[in-house]
Amino acid sequence: MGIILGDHQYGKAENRIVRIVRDTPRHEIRDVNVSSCLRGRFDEAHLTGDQGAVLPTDTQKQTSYAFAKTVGLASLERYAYALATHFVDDVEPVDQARVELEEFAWERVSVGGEEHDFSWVRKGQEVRTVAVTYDAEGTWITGGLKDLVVLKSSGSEFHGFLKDEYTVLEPTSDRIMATSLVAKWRFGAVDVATFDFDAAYAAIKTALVETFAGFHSLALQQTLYEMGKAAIEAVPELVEVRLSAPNKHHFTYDLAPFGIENANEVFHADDRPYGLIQASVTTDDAPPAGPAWQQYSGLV
Ligand SMILES: O=c1[nH]c(=O)c2[nH]c(=O)[nH]c2[nH]1
Repeated sequence: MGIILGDHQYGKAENRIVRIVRDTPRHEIRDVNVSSCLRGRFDEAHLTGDQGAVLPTDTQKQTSYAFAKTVGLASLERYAYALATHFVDDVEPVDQARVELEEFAWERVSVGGEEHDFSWVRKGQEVRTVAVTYDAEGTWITGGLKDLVVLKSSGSEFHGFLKDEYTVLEPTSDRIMATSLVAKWRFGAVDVATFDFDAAYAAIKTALVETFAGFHSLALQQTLYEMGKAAIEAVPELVEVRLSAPNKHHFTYDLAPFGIENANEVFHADDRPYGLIQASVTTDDAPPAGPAWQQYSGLV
């Protein structure tokens, strides 16, 4: 029996970088969690302990902070692309680099109806995600969001499902639907230098949320398909959307023992277990995903 080294990758995970742009009295903030990872000719580091090809993870960290100043974080995707191309093009043993980001959004404080120049409140909603993978073959850019908690108190049904001897679930034509959405999307050919990724993000989020609200659902599965389809229709540069949605069950609480009617007004919000529904939607001419979904930090 022979034993061989398998896939390997390494980098610095979770550099917490806050970039302030303070060229004018009105500052701008970008608050991110950056992970970089290198893939390439690092066999010797594992097999013999020779670290001659290994650019330290500490160097990757220093580069992430340096690029936050020199490249800036005005565009998350362009920052990630600059880092990834630097590692591949300038560091000899590196064949492929992946840079992953989470963004924590801030909202300006309002003082007497006026937006403050340099104070913010953390936005409580979703975390935006970005991943750029680069090698000699090309560039793969994915975006996403997670922890987007949405709930609708009507417009959701679930019935007509398959039954066997263990099925006790009652069909319903009016239930709460709630989830903490994780969405990831893959861009096709876009010009990294000029494409407006922030506008695309806003349009995709709007499409997802408006479809969740507006689409009369017969199942979370159907809602996910409609949401993915709406996102691609809103931003035609997308070639794939992947959605993961825990079905945050809300059970009508039984008030009958107290002689009180409960017409879908009082619910028990259950914690676990939860149905976990996942679906992807692609265009029929989507190019191969390549390494686009090959994760590093597990956060993106
Ligand atoms: O939207 C749903 N999809 C399911 O597959 C399912 N299964 C279940 O018990 N409730 C639900 N709801």
